Amino acid sequence: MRTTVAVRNISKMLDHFSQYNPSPLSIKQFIDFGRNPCERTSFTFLRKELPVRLANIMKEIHLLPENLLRTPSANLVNQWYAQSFKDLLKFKDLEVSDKILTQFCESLIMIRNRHSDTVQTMAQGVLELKENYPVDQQTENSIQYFLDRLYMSRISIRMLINQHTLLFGTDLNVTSNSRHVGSIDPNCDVVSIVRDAYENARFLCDQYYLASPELQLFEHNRNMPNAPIQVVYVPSHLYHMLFELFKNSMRAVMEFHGDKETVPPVVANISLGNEDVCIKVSDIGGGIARSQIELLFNYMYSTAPQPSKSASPTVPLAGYGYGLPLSRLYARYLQGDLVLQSCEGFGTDAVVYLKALSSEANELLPVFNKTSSRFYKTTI
Ligand SMILES: CS(=O)(=O)N1CCC(Oc2ccc(-c3c(C(=O)NC[C@H]4CC[C@H](C(=O)O)CC4)noc3-c3cc(Cl)c(O)cc3O)cc2)CC1
Repeated sequence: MRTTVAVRNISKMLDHFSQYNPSPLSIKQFIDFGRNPCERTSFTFLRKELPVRLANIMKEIHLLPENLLRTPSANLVNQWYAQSFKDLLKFKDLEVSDKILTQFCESLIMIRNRHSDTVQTMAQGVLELKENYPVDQQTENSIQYFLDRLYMSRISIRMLINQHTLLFGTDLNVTSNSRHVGSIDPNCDVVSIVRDAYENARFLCDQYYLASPELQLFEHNRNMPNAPIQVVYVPSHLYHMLFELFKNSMRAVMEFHGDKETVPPVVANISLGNEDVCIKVSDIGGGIARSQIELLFNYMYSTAPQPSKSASPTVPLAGYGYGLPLSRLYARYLQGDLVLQSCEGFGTDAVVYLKALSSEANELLPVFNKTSSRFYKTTI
Protein backbone atom coordinates (compact mmCIF):
# COMPACT_ATOMS: atom_id res chain seq x y z
CA MET A 1 0.00 0.00 0.00
CA ARG A 2 2.76 2.39 1.06
CA THR A 3 4.64 1.76 -2.20
CA THR A 4 1.67 2.60 -4.38
CA VAL A 5 1.06 5.82 -2.50
CA ALA A 6 4.77 6.68 -2.68
CA VAL A 7 4.90 5.96 -6.43
CA ARG A 8 1.77 8.04 -6.99
CA ASN A 9 3.34 10.87 -4.99
CA ILE A 10 6.54 10.84 -7.04
CA SER A 11 4.54 10.81 -10.25
CA LYS A 12 2.55 13.85 -9.03
CA MET A 13 5.77 15.66 -8.14
CA LEU A 14 7.22 14.77 -11.57
CA ASP A 15 4.18 16.34 -13.27
CA HIS A 16 4.46 19.36 -10.99
CA PHE A 17 8.15 20.12 -11.57
CA SER A 18 8.13 19.24 -15.27
CA GLN A 19 5.58 22.01 -15.85
CA TYR A 20 8.33 24.54 -15.12
CA ASN A 21 10.89 25.40 -17.78
CA PRO A 22 14.51 25.17 -16.64
CA SER A 23 16.02 28.62 -15.93
CA PRO A 24 19.22 29.11 -17.95
CA LEU A 25 22.06 31.04 -16.28
CA SER A 26 24.83 32.90 -18.11
CA ILE A 27 28.46 32.32 -17.22
CA LYS A 28 28.46 36.00 -16.12
CA GLN A 29 25.69 35.22 -13.61
CA PHE A 30 27.69 32.23 -12.32
CA ILE A 31 30.74 34.46 -11.89
CA ASP A 32 28.92 37.45 -10.36
CA PHE A 33 27.16 35.19 -7.84
CA GLY A 34 30.35 33.25 -7.09
CA ARG A 35 32.28 36.44 -6.32
CA ASN A 36 29.90 37.24 -3.48
CA PRO A 37 28.31 33.86 -2.78
CA CYS A 38 25.41 33.24 -0.40
CA GLU A 39 24.80 29.57 0.44
CA ARG A 40 21.15 30.08 1.48
CA THR A 41 20.39 31.85 -1.81
CA SER A 42 22.05 29.05 -3.77
CA PHE A 43 20.19 26.41 -1.75
CA THR A 44 16.82 28.13 -2.30
CA PHE A 45 17.45 28.35 -6.06
CA LEU A 46 18.82 24.81 -6.46
CA ARG A 47 16.21 22.95 -4.38
CA LYS A 48 13.72 23.99 -7.04
CA GLU A 49 15.88 24.28 -10.19
CA LEU A 50 17.52 20.85 -9.85
CA PRO A 51 14.17 19.00 -9.51
CA VAL A 52 12.88 21.07 -12.49
CA ARG A 53 15.85 20.05 -14.66
CA LEU A 54 15.64 16.41 -13.51
CA ALA A 55 11.85 16.26 -14.05
CA ASN A 56 12.13 17.74 -17.55
CA ILE A 57 14.55 15.06 -18.71
CA MET A 58 12.84 12.26 -16.76
CA LYS A 59 9.61 12.93 -18.66
CA GLU A 60 11.61 12.33 -21.85
CA ILE A 61 13.24 9.18 -20.48
CA HIS A 62 9.71 7.82 -19.97
CA LEU A 63 8.91 8.53 -23.65
CA LEU A 64 11.85 6.50 -24.96
CA PRO A 65 11.22 3.53 -27.24
CA GLU A 66 10.12 0.66 -24.95
CA ASN A 67 12.86 -1.59 -26.37
CA LEU A 68 15.54 0.80 -25.11
CA LEU A 69 13.85 1.66 -21.81
CA ARG A 70 13.49 -2.06 -21.04
CA THR A 71 17.22 -2.76 -21.41
CA PRO A 72 18.90 -3.41 -18.03
CA SER A 73 21.29 -0.47 -18.50
CA ALA A 74 18.75 2.16 -19.58
CA ASN A 75 16.49 0.97 -16.78
CA LEU A 76 19.35 1.45 -14.30
CA VAL A 77 19.90 5.04 -15.49
CA ASN A 78 16.15 5.64 -15.11
CA GLN A 79 16.32 4.38 -11.52
CA TRP A 80 19.27 6.71 -10.77
CA TYR A 81 17.23 9.70 -11.95
CA ALA A 82 14.18 8.63 -9.91
CA GLN A 83 16.30 8.20 -6.75
CA SER A 84 18.05 11.57 -7.21
CA PHE A 85 14.70 13.29 -7.79
CA LYS A 86 13.43 11.74 -4.52
CA ASP A 87 16.60 12.81 -2.68
CA LEU A 88 16.08 16.42 -3.71
CA LEU A 89 12.35 16.43 -2.86
CA LYS A 90 13.28 15.91 0.80
CA PHE A 91 14.48 19.54 0.89
CA LYS A 92 11.37 21.00 -0.84
CA ASP A 93 9.70 22.85 2.06
CA LEU A 94 12.30 22.55 4.80
CA GLU A 95 13.20 25.51 7.02
CA VAL A 96 16.77 26.50 6.11
CA SER A 97 19.39 25.88 8.79
CA ASP A 98 23.14 25.22 8.83
CA LYS A 99 22.37 21.53 9.35
CA ILE A 100 20.04 21.44 6.33
CA LEU A 101 22.62 23.29 4.21
CA THR A 102 25.27 20.70 5.11
CA GLN A 103 22.89 17.82 4.36
CA PHE A 104 21.99 19.44 1.02
CA CYS A 105 25.66 19.68 0.01
CA GLU A 106 26.19 16.03 0.97
CA SER A 107 23.14 15.01 -1.09
CA LEU A 108 24.46 16.89 -4.12
CA ILE A 109 27.80 15.06 -3.89
CA MET A 110 25.95 11.73 -3.57
CA ILE A 111 23.81 12.56 -6.62
CA ARG A 112 26.87 13.57 -8.66
CA ASN A 113 28.60 10.28 -7.80
CA ARG A 114 25.45 8.21 -8.51
CA HIS A 115 25.32 9.56 -12.08
CA SER A 116 29.03 9.49 -12.85
CA ASP A 117 28.73 6.51 -15.24
CA THR A 118 25.56 7.66 -17.05
CA VAL A 119 27.26 8.02 -20.46
CA GLN A 120 28.89 4.58 -20.42
CA THR A 121 25.75 2.95 -18.98
CA MET A 122 23.50 4.49 -21.65
CA ALA A 123 26.02 3.39 -24.31
CA GLN A 124 25.69 -0.14 -22.88
CA GLY A 125 21.91 0.24 -23.10
CA VAL A 126 22.19 1.19 -26.79
CA LEU A 127 24.38 -1.88 -27.30
CA GLU A 128 21.81 -4.11 -25.53
CA LEU A 129 19.13 -2.63 -27.79
CA LYS A 130 21.18 -3.25 -30.97
CA GLU A 131 21.96 -6.81 -29.91
CA ASN A 132 18.37 -7.78 -29.07
CA TYR A 133 16.07 -5.77 -31.34
CA PRO A 134 16.02 -4.50 -34.91
CA VAL A 135 16.59 -0.73 -34.85
CA ASP A 136 14.76 1.17 -37.58
CA GLN A 137 15.68 4.68 -38.74
CA GLN A 138 12.91 6.26 -36.70
CA THR A 139 14.12 4.64 -33.47
CA GLU A 140 17.68 5.68 -34.32
CA ASN A 141 16.54 9.28 -34.84
CA SER A 142 14.69 9.41 -31.52
CA ILE A 143 17.70 7.93 -29.70
CA GLN A 144 20.02 10.52 -31.30
CA TYR A 145 17.60 13.33 -30.32
CA PHE A 146 17.20 11.97 -26.78
CA LEU A 147 20.86 11.30 -25.99
CA ASP A 148 21.86 14.82 -27.13
CA ARG A 149 19.23 16.20 -24.72
CA LEU A 150 20.04 13.78 -21.90
CA TYR A 151 23.76 14.65 -22.01
CA MET A 152 23.13 18.39 -22.36
CA SER A 153 20.82 18.23 -19.36
CA ARG A 154 23.45 16.23 -17.47
CA ILE A 155 26.20 18.80 -18.30
CA SER A 156 23.96 21.57 -16.94
CA ILE A 157 22.96 19.71 -13.75
CA ARG A 158 26.59 18.84 -12.99
CA MET A 159 27.53 22.49 -13.58
CA LEU A 160 25.00 23.64 -10.95
CA ILE A 161 26.09 20.92 -8.50
CA ASN A 162 29.80 21.65 -9.03
CA GLN A 163 29.37 25.39 -8.50
CA HIS A 164 27.46 24.87 -5.23
CA THR A 165 29.76 22.17 -3.81
CA LEU A 166 32.96 24.00 -4.84
CA LEU A 167 31.75 27.29 -3.37
CA PHE A 168 30.18 25.91 -0.17
CA GLY A 169 31.38 22.31 0.23
CA THR A 170 33.94 21.25 2.82
CA ASP A 171 35.71 18.85 0.44
CA LEU A 172 39.37 19.36 1.33
CA ASN A 173 40.58 17.53 -1.80
CA VAL A 174 39.53 20.51 -3.85
CA THR A 175 42.69 22.39 -4.74
CA SER A 176 40.86 25.67 -4.69
CA ASN A 177 42.68 27.76 -7.26
CA SER A 178 42.05 31.18 -5.72
CA ARG A 179 41.48 32.74 -9.15
CA HIS A 180 38.78 30.28 -10.11
CA VAL A 181 35.09 30.85 -9.21
CA GLY A 182 33.90 27.29 -8.64
CA SER A 183 34.69 25.41 -11.88
CA ILE A 184 35.01 28.65 -13.85
CA ASP A 185 38.28 30.45 -14.67
CA PRO A 186 37.50 34.16 -15.20
CA ASN A 187 40.77 34.47 -17.17
CA CYS A 188 41.03 31.10 -18.88
CA ASP A 189 44.21 31.23 -20.95
CA VAL A 190 43.24 29.39 -24.15
CA VAL A 191 46.82 28.67 -25.29
CA SER A 192 47.64 26.82 -22.06
CA ILE A 193 44.56 24.59 -22.39
CA VAL A 194 45.45 23.90 -26.05
CA ARG A 195 49.01 22.93 -25.07
CA ASP A 196 47.76 20.67 -22.21
CA ALA A 197 45.30 18.88 -24.48
CA TYR A 198 47.93 18.47 -27.22
CA GLU A 199 50.58 17.08 -24.85
CA ASN A 200 48.19 14.50 -23.37
CA ALA A 201 46.89 13.41 -26.77
CA ARG A 202 50.50 13.22 -27.97
CA PHE A 203 51.37 10.90 -25.06
CA LEU A 204 48.64 8.45 -26.16
CA CYS A 205 49.72 8.81 -29.80
CA ASP A 206 53.34 8.04 -28.96
CA GLN A 207 52.22 4.99 -26.96
CA TYR A 208 50.11 3.65 -29.81
CA TYR A 209 52.08 4.72 -32.93
CA LEU A 210 55.57 5.24 -31.39
CA ALA A 211 55.52 8.70 -33.01
CA SER A 212 53.30 11.78 -33.11
CA PRO A 213 52.79 14.99 -35.09
CA GLU A 214 54.32 18.24 -33.83
CA LEU A 215 52.10 21.17 -32.88
CA GLN A 216 52.24 24.55 -34.61
CA LEU A 217 50.28 27.16 -32.66
CA PHE A 218 49.27 30.67 -33.75
CA GLU A 219 47.34 33.39 -31.89
CA HIS A 220 45.31 36.15 -33.56
CA ASN A 221 44.06 38.69 -31.03
CA ARG A 222 41.97 41.09 -33.16
CA ASN A 223 41.84 44.09 -30.83
CA MET A 224 44.97 43.60 -28.69
CA PRO A 225 47.50 41.89 -31.00
CA ASN A 226 50.14 41.02 -28.39
CA ALA A 227 47.88 40.23 -25.44
CA PRO A 228 47.20 36.55 -24.59
CA ILE A 229 43.74 35.34 -25.60
CA GLN A 230 41.62 34.76 -22.48
CA VAL A 231 37.97 33.88 -21.99
CA VAL A 232 35.62 33.40 -19.03
CA TYR A 233 35.07 29.66 -19.31
CA VAL A 234 35.11 26.22 -17.67
CA PRO A 235 38.66 24.95 -18.34
CA SER A 236 37.65 21.27 -17.99
CA HIS A 237 34.99 21.68 -20.71
CA LEU A 238 37.45 23.32 -23.11
CA TYR A 239 40.10 20.71 -22.33
CA HIS A 240 37.59 17.87 -23.03
CA MET A 241 36.82 19.27 -26.50
CA LEU A 242 40.43 19.96 -27.50
CA PHE A 243 41.75 16.62 -26.19
CA GLU A 244 39.18 14.85 -28.39
CA LEU A 245 40.06 16.91 -31.48
CA PHE A 246 43.82 16.41 -31.06
CA LYS A 247 43.31 12.63 -30.64
CA ASN A 248 41.28 12.49 -33.84
CA SER A 249 43.76 14.61 -35.82
CA MET A 250 46.71 12.56 -34.61
CA ARG A 251 44.96 9.31 -35.48
CA ALA A 252 44.16 10.55 -39.00
CA VAL A 253 47.72 11.88 -39.56
CA MET A 254 49.43 8.73 -38.28
CA GLU A 255 47.12 6.43 -40.26
CA PHE A 256 47.59 8.48 -43.43
CA HIS A 257 51.34 9.20 -43.14
CA GLY A 258 52.43 6.54 -40.66
CA ASP A 259 54.69 4.82 -43.19
CA LYS A 260 56.73 7.98 -43.79
CA GLU A 261 59.88 9.21 -42.04
CA THR A 262 58.18 12.39 -40.85
CA VAL A 263 54.54 13.29 -40.48
CA PRO A 264 53.00 16.75 -41.02
CA PRO A 265 52.27 18.84 -37.90
CA VAL A 266 48.85 19.55 -36.46
CA VAL A 267 48.18 23.30 -36.59
CA ALA A 268 46.15 25.22 -33.98
CA ASN A 269 44.95 28.73 -34.80
CA ILE A 270 43.43 30.62 -31.87
CA SER A 271 41.55 33.84 -32.57
CA LEU A 272 39.64 36.44 -30.54
CA GLY A 273 37.18 38.76 -32.24
CA ASN A 274 34.36 40.94 -30.94
CA GLU A 275 31.90 38.04 -30.58
CA ASP A 276 33.81 34.77 -30.89
CA VAL A 277 36.82 32.94 -29.54
CA CYS A 278 37.78 30.33 -32.14
CA ILE A 279 40.18 27.43 -31.79
CA LYS A 280 40.78 25.76 -35.18
CA VAL A 281 42.64 22.42 -35.12
CA SER A 282 43.87 21.60 -38.64
CA ASP A 283 45.54 18.45 -39.93
CA ILE A 284 46.63 16.87 -43.21
CA GLY A 285 45.35 13.46 -42.25
CA GLY A 286 43.66 12.45 -45.46
CA GLY A 287 40.29 13.88 -44.50
CA ILE A 288 36.97 12.09 -44.49
CA ALA A 289 34.14 12.13 -47.02
CA ARG A 290 31.43 14.74 -46.39
CA SER A 291 28.85 11.93 -46.37
CA GLN A 292 30.61 10.35 -43.35
CA ILE A 293 30.83 13.45 -41.15
CA GLU A 294 27.38 13.09 -39.59
CA LEU A 295 28.21 9.50 -38.60
CA LEU A 296 31.04 10.76 -36.38
CA PHE A 297 28.38 12.47 -34.22
CA ASN A 298 25.98 9.50 -34.33
CA TYR A 299 25.58 7.63 -31.02
CA MET A 300 24.23 4.46 -32.62
CA TYR A 301 27.01 4.32 -35.22
CA SER A 302 29.77 4.89 -32.69
CA THR A 303 28.45 2.43 -30.09
CA ALA A 304 30.30 -0.82 -30.37
CA PRO A 305 31.60 -3.32 -27.80
CA GLN A 306 34.39 -1.60 -25.86
CA PRO A 307 37.77 -3.22 -26.61
CA SER A 308 38.55 -5.04 -23.34
CA LYS A 309 41.49 -3.45 -21.52
CA SER A 310 43.26 -6.85 -21.23
CA ALA A 311 43.01 -7.58 -24.97
CA SER A 312 44.61 -4.33 -26.02
CA PRO A 313 46.77 -2.86 -23.24
CA THR A 314 47.26 0.40 -25.11
CA VAL A 315 44.07 2.43 -25.36
CA PRO A 316 43.25 3.06 -29.04
CA LEU A 317 43.83 6.73 -29.78
CA ALA A 318 40.27 7.60 -30.77
CA GLY A 319 38.42 4.56 -29.60
CA TYR A 320 34.71 3.97 -29.75
CA GLY A 321 32.95 6.32 -27.44
CA TYR A 322 31.03 9.51 -27.50
CA GLY A 323 33.97 11.90 -27.45
CA LEU A 324 32.95 13.94 -30.44
CA PRO A 325 29.18 14.25 -29.85
CA LEU A 326 29.81 15.10 -26.18
CA SER A 327 32.47 17.67 -27.18
CA ARG A 328 29.94 19.37 -29.44
CA LEU A 329 27.43 19.44 -26.57
CA TYR A 330 30.03 21.07 -24.28
CA ALA A 331 30.63 23.75 -26.92
CA ARG A 332 26.88 24.32 -27.51
CA TYR A 333 26.08 24.31 -23.74
CA LEU A 334 27.28 27.94 -23.43
CA GLN A 335 26.11 29.07 -26.91
CA GLY A 336 29.27 27.97 -28.77
CA ASP A 337 29.66 25.18 -31.33
CA LEU A 338 32.01 22.56 -32.70
CA VAL A 339 32.16 22.32 -36.51
CA LEU A 340 34.06 19.90 -38.77
CA GLN A 341 35.24 20.88 -42.25
CA SER A 342 36.95 17.94 -43.95
CA CYS A 343 38.40 17.69 -47.47
CA GLU A 344 38.55 14.03 -48.46
CA GLY A 345 42.00 13.09 -49.72
CA PHE A 346 43.61 16.05 -47.94
CA GLY A 347 42.76 16.81 -44.31
CA THR A 348 40.36 18.17 -41.70
CA ASP A 349 39.72 21.47 -39.90
CA ALA A 350 37.81 21.25 -36.62
CA VAL A 351 36.68 24.59 -35.14
CA VAL A 352 35.57 25.18 -31.54
CA TYR A 353 33.56 28.42 -31.26
CA LEU A 354 33.10 30.03 -27.81
CA LYS A 355 31.29 33.21 -26.85
CA ALA A 356 33.86 35.98 -26.22
CA LEU A 357 31.44 37.82 -23.89
CA SER A 358 30.41 36.05 -20.66
CA SER A 359 27.06 37.88 -20.76
CA GLU A 360 26.27 36.09 -24.03
CA ALA A 361 27.39 32.65 -22.82
CA ASN A 362 23.95 31.48 -21.61
CA GLU A 363 23.18 27.87 -20.77
CA LEU A 364 21.41 26.02 -23.60
CA LEU A 365 18.89 23.76 -21.83
CA PRO A 366 16.52 21.10 -23.20
CA VAL A 367 12.87 21.83 -22.32
CA PHE A 368 10.19 19.13 -22.03
CA ASN A 369 7.08 20.33 -23.82
CA LYS A 370 4.54 19.34 -26.48
CA THR A 371 7.11 19.82 -29.25
CA SER A 372 9.72 17.56 -27.67
CA SER A 373 7.21 14.89 -26.67
CA ARG A 374 5.65 15.05 -30.16
CA PHE A 375 9.09 14.26 -31.53
CA TYR A 376 9.12 10.94 -29.66
CA LYS A 377 5.56 10.07 -30.59
CA THR A 378 6.15 10.58 -34.32
CA THR A 379 9.53 8.89 -34.32
CA ILE A 380 8.88 5.79 -32.22
C1 LIG B 1 32.16 8.94 -32.18
S1 LIG B 1 33.59 9.25 -31.34
O1 LIG B 1 33.61 10.57 -30.89
O2 LIG B 1 33.78 8.27 -30.32
N1 LIG B 1 34.83 9.09 -32.37
C2 LIG B 1 34.87 10.04 -33.48
C3 LIG B 1 36.23 10.02 -34.11
C4 LIG B 1 36.60 8.59 -34.51
O3 LIG B 1 37.94 8.60 -34.90
C5 LIG B 1 38.26 9.22 -36.07
C6 LIG B 1 39.40 10.00 -36.06
C7 LIG B 1 39.78 10.64 -37.22
C8 LIG B 1 39.01 10.52 -38.35
C9 LIG B 1 39.39 11.26 -39.55
C10 LIG B 1 39.70 10.79 -40.81
C11 LIG B 1 39.74 9.41 -41.27
O4 LIG B 1 39.74 8.47 -40.50
N2 LIG B 1 39.72 9.28 -42.54
C12 LIG B 1 39.70 7.93 -43.06
C13 LIG B 1 40.23 7.99 -44.40
C14 LIG B 1 41.57 8.71 -44.35
C15 LIG B 1 42.19 8.66 -45.69
C16 LIG B 1 42.32 7.20 -46.11
C17 LIG B 1 42.93 7.08 -47.47
O5 LIG B 1 42.44 7.80 -48.37
O6 LIG B 1 43.80 6.25 -47.59
C18 LIG B 1 40.93 6.54 -46.18
C19 LIG B 1 40.35 6.56 -44.84
N3 LIG B 1 39.96 11.85 -41.59
O7 LIG B 1 39.83 12.96 -40.90
C20 LIG B 1 39.50 12.64 -39.64
C21 LIG B 1 39.30 13.58 -38.57
C22 LIG B 1 38.13 13.53 -37.85
C23 LIG B 1 37.95 14.45 -36.82
CL1 LIG B 1 36.49 14.42 -35.89
C24 LIG B 1 38.91 15.38 -36.51
O8 LIG B 1 38.71 16.23 -35.49
C25 LIG B 1 40.11 15.41 -37.22
C26 LIG B 1 40.30 14.51 -38.27
O9 LIG B 1 41.42 14.52 -39.00
C27 LIG B 1 37.86 9.74 -38.37
C28 LIG B 1 37.48 9.07 -37.21
C29 LIG B 1 36.52 7.65 -33.33
C30 LIG B 1 35.13 7.70 -32.73
